[in-house]
Amino acid sequence: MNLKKILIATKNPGKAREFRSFFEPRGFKIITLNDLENPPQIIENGRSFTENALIKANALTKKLQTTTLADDSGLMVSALNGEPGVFSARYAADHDDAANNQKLLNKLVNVPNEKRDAIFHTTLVVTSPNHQPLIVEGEVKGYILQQPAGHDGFGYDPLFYLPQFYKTFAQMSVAEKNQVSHRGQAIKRLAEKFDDWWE
Ligand SMILES: O=P(O)(O)OP(=O)(O)OP(=O)(O)OC[C@H]1O[C@@H](n2cnc3c(O)ncnc32)[C@H](O)[C@@H]1O
Ligand SMILES: [Mg+2]
Repeated sequence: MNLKKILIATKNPGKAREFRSFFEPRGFKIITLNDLENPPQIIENGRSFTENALIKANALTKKLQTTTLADDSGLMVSALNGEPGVFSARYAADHDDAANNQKLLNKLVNVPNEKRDAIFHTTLVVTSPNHQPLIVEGEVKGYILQQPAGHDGFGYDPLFYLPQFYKTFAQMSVAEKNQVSHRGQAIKRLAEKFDDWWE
């Protein structure tokens, strides 16, 4: 993590924005796979969020011999027995947010509001050439709306509603989302544990 620079094994600009919002005010610079000239090809074929996050972080640590942070996240809908889970990025079609959201709405078409509860999960993994991986998690409970609301955020944000805020994630600023989200909670845990792990 090179004191002031954090390399994140993600291609997702929405995630990068949330990491920047937390770390840049604390004096860190965020670099992602999109900033590398020859990023490694990473196949996320793990069976769990942790396996996938380890695959992503290890790919960069191996290639560049450097400390790397990876994020693997997903939505688990109770009425669908935890779907889409680790398949969240390719539920209907690979990284097609509109199609993935529409598939979710179609699957829940007859499910009443009170049974549309879901959990958003993030696992963060930090790897480095000479440490055991540091693994933290964050989760938040919400409800899947019957139609999208809001234009900020990414992925499933327009459908993920938090009753205590009367808003979806797509109706929150990045800072607001980080206060409550799965990723925000995981980042806070990481920040608490990082110094001890690094020693
Ligand atoms: O390069 P990486 O980091 O793997 O980026 P990704 O978009 O492929 O991310 P994941 O593998 O973790 O897959 C998670 C899926 O869930 C979506 N997702 C993750 N975090 C989200 C969040 O905070 N809000 C809404 N959707 C989210 C995301 O768009 C993906 O479709
Ligand atoms: Mg991915």
